[in-house]
Amino acid sequence: MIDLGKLGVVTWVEGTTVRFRIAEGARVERGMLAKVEDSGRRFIVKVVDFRPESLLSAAEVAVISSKADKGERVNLRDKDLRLYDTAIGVIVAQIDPDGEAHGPTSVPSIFSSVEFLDKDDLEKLKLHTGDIPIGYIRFGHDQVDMIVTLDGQRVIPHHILVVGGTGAGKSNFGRVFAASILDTKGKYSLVVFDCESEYLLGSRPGEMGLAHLPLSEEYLFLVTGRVNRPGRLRVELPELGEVRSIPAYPLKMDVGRLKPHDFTLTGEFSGPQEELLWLAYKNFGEDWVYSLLTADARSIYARLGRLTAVNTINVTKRKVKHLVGDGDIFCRECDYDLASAILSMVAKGRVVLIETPFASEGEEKLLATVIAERIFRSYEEMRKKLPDKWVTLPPVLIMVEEAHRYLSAQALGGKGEVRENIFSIIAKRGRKYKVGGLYITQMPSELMEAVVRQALTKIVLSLPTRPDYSMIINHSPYLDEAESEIKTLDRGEAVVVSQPSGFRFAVSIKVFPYEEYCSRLIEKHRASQLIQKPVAGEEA
Ligand SMILES: Nc1ncnc2c1ncn2[C@@H]1O[C@H](COP(=O)(O)OP(=O)(O)OP(=O)(O)O)[C@@H](O)[C@H]1O
Repeated sequence: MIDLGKLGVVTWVEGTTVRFRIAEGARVERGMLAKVEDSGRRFIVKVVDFRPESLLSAAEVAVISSKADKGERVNLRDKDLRLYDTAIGVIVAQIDPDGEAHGPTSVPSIFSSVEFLDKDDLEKLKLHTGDIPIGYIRFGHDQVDMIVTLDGQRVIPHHILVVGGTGAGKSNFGRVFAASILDTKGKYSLVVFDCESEYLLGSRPGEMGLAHLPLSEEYLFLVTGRVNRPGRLRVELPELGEVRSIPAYPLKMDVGRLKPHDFTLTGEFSGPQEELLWLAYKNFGEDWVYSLLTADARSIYARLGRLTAVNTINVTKRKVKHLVGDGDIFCRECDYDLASAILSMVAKGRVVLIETPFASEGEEKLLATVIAERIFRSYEEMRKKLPDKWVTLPPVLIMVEEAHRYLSAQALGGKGEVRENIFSIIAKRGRKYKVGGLYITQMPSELMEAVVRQALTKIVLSLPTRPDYSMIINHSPYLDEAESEIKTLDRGEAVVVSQPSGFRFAVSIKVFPYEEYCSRLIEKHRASQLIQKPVAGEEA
């Protein structure tokens, strides 16, 4: 928690950089916020680094360090005048006497006093006024009792990028974010592809998932191999002594419902291969995928009027087989219209959780493409043809884990022909239609620069490697000074930039640990139920 008191004295100001001498005994942490008061103006300063100030000669340093090494007592004359610590900070905001916070337009005088930031000042920065809570403000490694939120309406269409090394807390963030969206009760939609099956119940015994939230009975839509027909899945939660009944749909999609663009938008096919897909679709009717897969290349060649090279047919068959898999998900004559079912739930503001623990890489890619394409196209058409109806649709965010698999230069065709896929299209054009991407990756250096730039909200968890953090720093505002902090983040700690949420600087946060956050939401729900239910004996 914040101690009230003095942190130091300003010794230098240049541009928006402030250097201050750290007061004796004061604890200053990288990433913490402090305030400098000067002539009625209040400057908010974010500490980004440290530098010792030494007026000792080289000979004095040699003598003193040698003594210290031998464990001898070191008595330094006028120590506080000749050797002290300074902190380097960036002025991130200025609060006028009327209490309004804005970007800095002036600087504090030298020798102004630097002090702890109290809760009142923190509130003026309006980091807590959005509707999607994600964590607490953090000073160094200490969390402060003040929540940080994103503004969903503006953040979602402008995409979110979540980056972090192995074990940095990406999945925990994903669950927290999904829980916050669920808690908006239909204001926004989110589509999650969960290849590890860790969102519904957590990944280990003792963890919690979305099923633990009572609102999951109404606002979660589960697509899963755990059910055989559309209905509800009964989930027992012994740790809560409760049972949930969650809307569920089988993880099945009739292959006859697929169209050539479902394949081409995976970005896997060359121009001639795309032409073949369309030709097959026109000639073979609803059974076109099955015909492509089962007929031999020579007979397809003949049936398609010898318009496509046999080699192209063979390669295309192989790629289609890779994407469609062995029929577990993309089944023949099973009549499941998964994409339509999901679209109708997205239009109602649901969190759609698609569990794919046993899907192959190809099946996962095709499934994600079909669903993202259907949502994007439907939102786009709605905006163009029925704008009054489009206005009522909830903004939707499509979560893509391992985003570098879809959005790297390599995935988009390498140095040759650019092959757009549905996610690169959403990254470029989704904003207009309220369709955003939530891109999660541990390898941001692989992403296309444009994708990093266009994601206006970034959650930067611990990222140890230089190419990765450089990519983020180079393409985001406010992160120029954040390198040292990003390198020293612990798990669950993050630096957040979000212009759409009104943040004017890189905010240091501690993401809620999911289990703690989930328990809080459960308590909140129980309390709201108690208020709604009349007490026994009272008139309804
Ligand atoms: N905000 C947090 N507070 C406390 N613990 C956390 C937080 N975030 C993550 N952890 C813990 O850190 C560990 C790794 O978290 P998580 O699985 O979310 O990381 P990840 O980045 O998704 O890892 P991977 O790259 O292996 O998928 C987990 O044990 C989790 O409980």
